[in-house]
Amino acid sequence: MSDQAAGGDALAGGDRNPAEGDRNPAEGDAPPFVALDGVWREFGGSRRTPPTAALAGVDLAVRSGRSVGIVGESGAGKSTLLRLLLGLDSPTRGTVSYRGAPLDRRDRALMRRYRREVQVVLQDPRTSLDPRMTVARIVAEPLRSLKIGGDVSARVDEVLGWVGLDPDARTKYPAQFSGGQRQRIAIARALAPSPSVLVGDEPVSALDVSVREQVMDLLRRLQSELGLTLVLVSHDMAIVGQLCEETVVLRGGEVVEAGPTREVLTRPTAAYTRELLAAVPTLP
Ligand SMILES: Nc1ncnc2c1ncn2[C@@H]1O[C@H](COP(=O)(O)OP(=O)(O)OP(=O)(O)O)[C@@H](O)[C@H]1O
Repeated sequence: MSDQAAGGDALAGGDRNPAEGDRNPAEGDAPPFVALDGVWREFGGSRRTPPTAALAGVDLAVRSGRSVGIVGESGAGKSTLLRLLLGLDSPTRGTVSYRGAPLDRRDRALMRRYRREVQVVLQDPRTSLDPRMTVARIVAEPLRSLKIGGDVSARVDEVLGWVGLDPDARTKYPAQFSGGQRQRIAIARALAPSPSVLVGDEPVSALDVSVREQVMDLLRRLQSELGLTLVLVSHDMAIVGQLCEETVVLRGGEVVEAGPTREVLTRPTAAYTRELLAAVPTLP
């Protein structure tokens, strides 16, 4: 992995400062991997109607090696934030920075580097994996699209091993696997180009509860063993609570609370966070 595990707080907006004790001195003063400063994303609007703000002044910093969960209900702005984090969209106001410099989407070389470093796992492997492609082709696809050379076949075997799939999976098709195994294939594909950051868009929400635990264990293990940075977007506080060191609560396009997960879970400052927590049957 190009980014080794380092500490530091995944500071986000809101009114809580992550505890200094969470800092790892190894992180030093390195800029966050990705940071949003006063980010707005507005849609539509005309002379008569104001635009809709999907994000309204969001500050967020994702530090290398950390795990950050972004939680919110439907319409909170999670998908909009995710598109910005993936470099698929630009803010209408404010800045997105990548390792301390503005992420300029017109800079093709920069965006190629960024896309190699940031890979995504989507919610539903039934739709995110092409049913006509073998597992080997699926997993190798980002290597091809990002023009990463080397021994592609060996790399496919290696990442399949990391997610607990045998090499004989290579010649099979997604339909020949269970839901959990398909999500493992999607994770292997995301790992193929050696990303620094794995972004999960509800990566376990579509899975059965028993399988969900196994895939969550896998994500946890990958994060610690590969030194990955994990950004998890979810409506489910319990999932974020189990996987992420830092939690950011989004509501109506604004960060209403942010800080170390254990503090957000045990001592929420925002009434909205308390409402979200009350809806979770058993907290981690
Ligand atoms: N392309 C768009 N055009 C107009 N409005 C949009 C667009 N994308 C998002 N919005 C609006 O921005 C707000 C936030 O949407 P977003 O999809 O980011 O929320 P979300 O938290 O991901 O919700 P969900 O969990 O339902 O996907 C919503 O009010 C939505 O209608």
